[in-house]
Amino acid sequence: MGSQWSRDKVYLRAKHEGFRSRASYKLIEIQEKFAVIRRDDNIIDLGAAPGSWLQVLRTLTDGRVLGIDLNPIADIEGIETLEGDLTDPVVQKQAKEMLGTVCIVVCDAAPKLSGHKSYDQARAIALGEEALLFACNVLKPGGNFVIKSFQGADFPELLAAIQGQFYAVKTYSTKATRKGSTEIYIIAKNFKG
Ligand SMILES: C[S@@+](CC[C@H](N)C(=O)[O-])C[C@H]1O[C@@H](n2cnc3c(N)ncnc32)[C@H](O)[C@@H]1O
Repeated sequence: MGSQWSRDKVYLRAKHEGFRSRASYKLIEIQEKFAVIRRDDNIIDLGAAPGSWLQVLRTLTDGRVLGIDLNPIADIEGIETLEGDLTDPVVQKQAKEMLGTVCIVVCDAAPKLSGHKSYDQARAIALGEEALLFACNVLKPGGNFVIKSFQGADFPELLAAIQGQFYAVKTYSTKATRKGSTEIYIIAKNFKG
């Protein structure tokens, strides 16, 4: 009951502060701890709907910010959006045509859950691998990548793949993550290119 109460409090705080979802606090926390984003960075946000990370990103950089999602994202001033699948090469090409190479890719994408834990975890890792390919395709050398993942059987493989592409990689469970969740963020800095 205690955790339900605190979940509701976080949700209400997000609404009160004008964020579209509680996910906003996860990105704020990651930025405070790891200083991933700099003032002039151009940024691509994968799996960006409904848009609370985009709202936070708009306050963190004066650069261009592009949000991509399967679902439409309601307008946010100063934010560009693309409706499509991050695994689709056409979408990746469009994103590159719009912004060129960028300094930051963030990814909070998650597939729809089926309820079968190991199947869902495998799909989430597969999506993470696709997001890594996307990031490697659009990042400048020295760029940073933040991605949500889920701990489980295939997680070490994804982590190792990211470690192969970036000089500094850490994992972090945010305080805003629900208790008991396997959700974990990978903070990858300094893309080898
Ligand atoms: C947890 S939500 C993201 C919340 C977002 N960070 C925010 O702050 O509003 C996960 C999103 O990933 C998106 N998604 C899942 N698979 C995707 C894919 N293949 N391509 C693009 N978006 C995807 C879903 O549509 C969903 O909107």
